[in-house]
Amino acid sequence: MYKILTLNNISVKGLSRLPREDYEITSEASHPDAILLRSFKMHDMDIPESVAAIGRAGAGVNNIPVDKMTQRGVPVFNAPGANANAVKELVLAGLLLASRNIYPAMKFAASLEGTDAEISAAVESGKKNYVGCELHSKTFGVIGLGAIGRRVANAASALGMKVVGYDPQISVENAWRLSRNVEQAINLDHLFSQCDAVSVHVPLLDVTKGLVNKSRIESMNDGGIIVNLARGGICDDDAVLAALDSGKLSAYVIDFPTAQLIKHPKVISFPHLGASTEEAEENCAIMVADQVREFLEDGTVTNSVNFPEATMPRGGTGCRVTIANANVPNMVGQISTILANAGLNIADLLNKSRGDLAYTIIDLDGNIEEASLQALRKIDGVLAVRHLPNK
Ligand SMILES: NC(=O)c1ccc[n+]([C@@H]2O[C@H](COP(=O)([O-])OP(=O)(O)OC[C@H]3O[C@@H](n4cnc5c(N)ncnc54)[C@H](O)[C@@H]3O)[C@@H](O)[C@H]2O)c1
Ligand SMILES: O=C(O)CC[C@@H](O)C(=O)O
Repeated sequence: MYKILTLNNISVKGLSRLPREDYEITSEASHPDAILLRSFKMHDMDIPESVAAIGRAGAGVNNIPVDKMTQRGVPVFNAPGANANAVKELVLAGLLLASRNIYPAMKFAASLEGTDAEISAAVESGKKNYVGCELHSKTFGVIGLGAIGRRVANAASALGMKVVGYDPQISVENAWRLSRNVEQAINLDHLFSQCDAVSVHVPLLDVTKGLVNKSRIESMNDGGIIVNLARGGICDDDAVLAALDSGKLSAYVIDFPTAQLIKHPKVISFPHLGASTEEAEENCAIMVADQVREFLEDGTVTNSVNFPEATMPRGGTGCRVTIANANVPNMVGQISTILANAGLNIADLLNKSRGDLAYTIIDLDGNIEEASLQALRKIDGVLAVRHLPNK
């Protein structure tokens, strides 16, 4: 029986991919085999040694100590693209809310009192305070053209915006799927200097902290809009607030409100709602539950942020052993020597690496004894060894 610890609400459709006869799913397990979570901040958590995998039902993994897990030989999985359409739609909503003053206008309309004739008169005289501007023909910068950014760029282009994108590490797949109307900015300064609105879609990393800063905002067209549904910290909030006060910016759309931001009348705050659609929650949960299950049962690695992709059909007449280790010479040699000394024949072997980490899947003709597993664990540089009996 595998124990799965959940740290957030995970869609039932995802959890149903883990059959109850083999999986116990609980929010309180003390020795879980795997953890499933969304935005729970794991950095200060004492992660049990029993944990063999972590599944993030979403895109961003800044709430997970990925490096620490890599050093323990534990893969962290996420759900790339599974919530991208939901975020794209909220970005468009944010742009429209900002450009058409929809929220204050709605508050005004809701505040009206009197007869129908009086309300109608107040509407016609009050609406001049909420005149907006159209998105069509405005220049829109999209930073990060990954699963979300490229969808946002394409959708904005379809609305008639002139779209400028920046992503020096764009994947081939996202480049293929990007509208040919999206122009490429040479660098971030080049992007900001031509834009009426900018939306960020990059992960929160040391290099992306404060990416939207004072000088870049100052170079934008007057009355600009910043949209940040990526992560708090990517924009320098002090610089954004100063620009809202001066009129340089007209609105800041943010999915990560802070005490400072929510007080400002030109800040449009959402409660981390980007991925909160039934569809996105289900997509993420299904994707990550399948990936964690395949890893627990077969050692297969799909969509890990710290492990190489690794898939090998089951072979051999015995069990499967998986080994995560430092990516240094002679590891496979030492592993096969231990198996040979135990009289075990290797039926199939897959060895993949990613940066400093290597991962090996070995199918054996025969079953491995605990003593040999211990010998594998003692090899200098081995981080994790798992024994997966034949199904
Ligand atoms: N508000 C929400 O609910 C919500 C939901 C999903 C994702 N997110 C956030 O959005 C981020 C992006 O999600 P995604 O699914 O598009 O991820 P993704 O990995 O598909 O795309 C990220 C893109 O950013 C690019 N990038 C990285 N550093 C960059 C830099 N310095 N300059 C320009 N481009 C850079 C990458 O090359 C990649 O193409 C996530 O990391 C997460 O923080 C928020
Ligand atoms: O789980 C959520 O609701 C948010 C997920 C989002 O922040 C992500 O990075 O995918």
